[in-house]
Amino acid sequence: MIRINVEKKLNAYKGQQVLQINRTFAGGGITKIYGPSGSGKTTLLKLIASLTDPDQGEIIVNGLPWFDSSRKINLSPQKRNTGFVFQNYALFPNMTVIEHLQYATKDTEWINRLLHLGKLDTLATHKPDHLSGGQQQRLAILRALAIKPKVLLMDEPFSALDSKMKMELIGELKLVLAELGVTALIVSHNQQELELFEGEVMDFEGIGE
Ligand SMILES: Nc1ncnc2c1ncn2[C@@H]1O[C@H](COP(=O)(O)OP(=O)(O)OP(=O)(O)O)[C@@H](O)[C@H]1O
Repeated sequence: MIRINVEKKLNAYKGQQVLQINRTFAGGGITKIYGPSGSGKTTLLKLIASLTDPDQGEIIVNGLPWFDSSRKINLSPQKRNTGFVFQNYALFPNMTVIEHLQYATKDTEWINRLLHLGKLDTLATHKPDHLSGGQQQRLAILRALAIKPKVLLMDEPFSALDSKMKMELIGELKLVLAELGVTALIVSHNQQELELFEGEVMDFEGIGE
């Protein structure tokens, strides 16, 4: 379970605004997060992963404080060990597909399963600039799963995939998420895209643009 109750000042188009988030996400479940552009959805994921810090408040995950401004607790991204799928993929240009996964885990059986899941087995020795946008996006998803995270944060993870690939991938992904008992937060502009996932819906209001 993720309990988040934080405040963070953001520099929005209209000027400085305070993003307030007070929400509990069920453990081992999927939450689909929809909301307007610029409302702070990416920031919510980054706050959980410790890629940005709240100004104040607390983030408790499975009973453990990850962030608590009153007790000056702030676990590093490494200690939180979340899987993160970035909107722009954030792949390593000099690493091949398989090296991205080997960087995250030594478990070759798991790596092979992921390559198969993402239909990248035959592209294992390719670097990102030799992959299509959809293949890069699948690699970003596989890399996030490679560490077998307990918390998976996905920012528009299917935006570059055609509908057939999306359906197949989501089918496989659901099995893996259930197997790992992951608590997953998935941000998307497109509600239809996430219909195949059963889970709670969060209509993210955040800040206005
Ligand atoms: N570290 C930061 N410090 C201050 N302001 C920030 C920071 N990161 C983002 N912002 C601002 O916060 C607002 C929300 O950004 P964010 O990327 O979280 O929105 P979003 O809902 O994910 O948008 P989109 O759907 O367009 O990706 C934007 O106006 C952005 O400029």
